[in-house]
Amino acid sequence: MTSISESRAAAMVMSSETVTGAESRPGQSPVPSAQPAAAVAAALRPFEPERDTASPNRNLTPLTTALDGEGRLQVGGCTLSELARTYGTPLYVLDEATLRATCRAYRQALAAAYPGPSLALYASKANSSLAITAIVAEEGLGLDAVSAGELLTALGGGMPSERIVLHGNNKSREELALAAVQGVTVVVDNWRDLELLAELSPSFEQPVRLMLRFTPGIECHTHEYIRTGHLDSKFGFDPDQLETVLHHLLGCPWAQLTGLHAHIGSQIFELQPHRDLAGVMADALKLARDLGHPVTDLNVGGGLGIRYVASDDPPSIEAWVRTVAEAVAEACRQRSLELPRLLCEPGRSLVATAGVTVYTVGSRKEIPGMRTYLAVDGGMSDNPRPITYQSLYTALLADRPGAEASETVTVAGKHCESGDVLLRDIALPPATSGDLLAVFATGAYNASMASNYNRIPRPAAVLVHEGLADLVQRREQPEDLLRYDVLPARLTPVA
Ligand SMILES: Cc1ncc(COP(=O)(O)O)c(C=O)c1O
Ligand SMILES: N[C@@H](CCCC[NH3+])C(=O)O
Repeated sequence: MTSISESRAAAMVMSSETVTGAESRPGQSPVPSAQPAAAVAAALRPFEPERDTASPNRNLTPLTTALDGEGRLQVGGCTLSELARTYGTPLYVLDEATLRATCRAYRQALAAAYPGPSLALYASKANSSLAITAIVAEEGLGLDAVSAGELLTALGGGMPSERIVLHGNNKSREELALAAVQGVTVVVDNWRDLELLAELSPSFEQPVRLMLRFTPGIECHTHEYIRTGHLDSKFGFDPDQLETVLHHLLGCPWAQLTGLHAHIGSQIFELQPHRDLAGVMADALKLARDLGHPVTDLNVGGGLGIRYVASDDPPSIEAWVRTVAEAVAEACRQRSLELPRLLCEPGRSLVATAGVTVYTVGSRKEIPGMRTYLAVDGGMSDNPRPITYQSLYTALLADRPGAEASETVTVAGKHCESGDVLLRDIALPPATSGDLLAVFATGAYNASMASNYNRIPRPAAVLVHEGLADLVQRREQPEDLLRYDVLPARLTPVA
């Protein structure tokens, strides 16, 4: 867990910063335009020992995190408690500057480290929305979708179809038809994909672009639920089948094999597995080209980890990209292969740190000699990661980040589930009903994995930038949850 006493010290320094006001809109605070960046960075240092503006994934908080004139937490120039007042809680807050900075970090690192063409594709499973798509598209990235829903969101958000790939280990006929009609590249995961595509092929106006996904047989250290590169995985062709599939595709005139894909897992801090992957993929590339497939793309997946708690120390985007790029270039050189276009698919490292969730504290239960529970107005339905992967998070009181963190509390959600705990045994200032809690690094795999467990509506999401806040996802209402229920006439209560 983060040392809150350290963050408190930082907060105290930051609260003395002067905040000069530009115009404000309802629910927003003045833009802290005169806040000296160096002073803020210095003030944050104890909280974020290695604050890294070039690689947001190495920080706990969004790049624009600051304190307003009253010592309250601000992100994107907006005071979190003001946002909570305007939009309610739980509230997902997404910092545009941090998201754009990560997009640029990937692009710049690829351009600097890889001698051939390259493209980073945003793995939209991390957080799929029209607004995020629009930003990512504008920043020149592509996108990885895994369902018709993510694909439609990508297209609706303005992502050019030639920069989209469709993944999935059990794609439906409809999903494949949509991809083909839209000119999206299909990442073939298994024989069923090929059967369905062959059935659909008479309707294709031109050959559909395909990538072939295989399991590279590479293990990495991350939670077993988010490992995908090992042989016992549901994703992709077994490497032993690769040659057979490649032969098969030579007889499919409706298909144009453009690339190969592998992904080893998520929230990975090691670089060596990515280095090893390059060799395995270069072998596959050689095999494909030797068989006559003019494969141009090598897609190495995503997986770079982020800092959730102070003790996490992930590699920078630059280091990850350089490792991958150099390993691919070297593996190709050793095999005398012309350089492919290098694709990667970052999800978490692109969007997680940009996100903060704001909750309102409700009930408080003190069990003498045991534990104090603070319950918030969300929980496992808006952030299922702690209950699913025992993930750790960092939190501060939104309006009193500088107060003395004199209590150890466990932050629980409001669901009927004992395991619905968001943060266990964290140090916080004494908090009571009505206080606002900001949980950091929730931009990835929170909104996108949210559920309606206990029929709790999903939170709203706002995009913040330079003092402006835009609603990008409306809050679900309890009535919305009844929209798909059907009460058969024979069960309808008689009035
Ligand atoms: C195929 C594929 N690509 C990309 C990603 C994104 O991974 P991450 O969010 O760890 O960057 C995933 C998720 O693990 C994935 O399954
Ligand atoms: N959902 C996982 C990551 C899985 C990535 C998709 N293959 C998480 O929250 O960490």
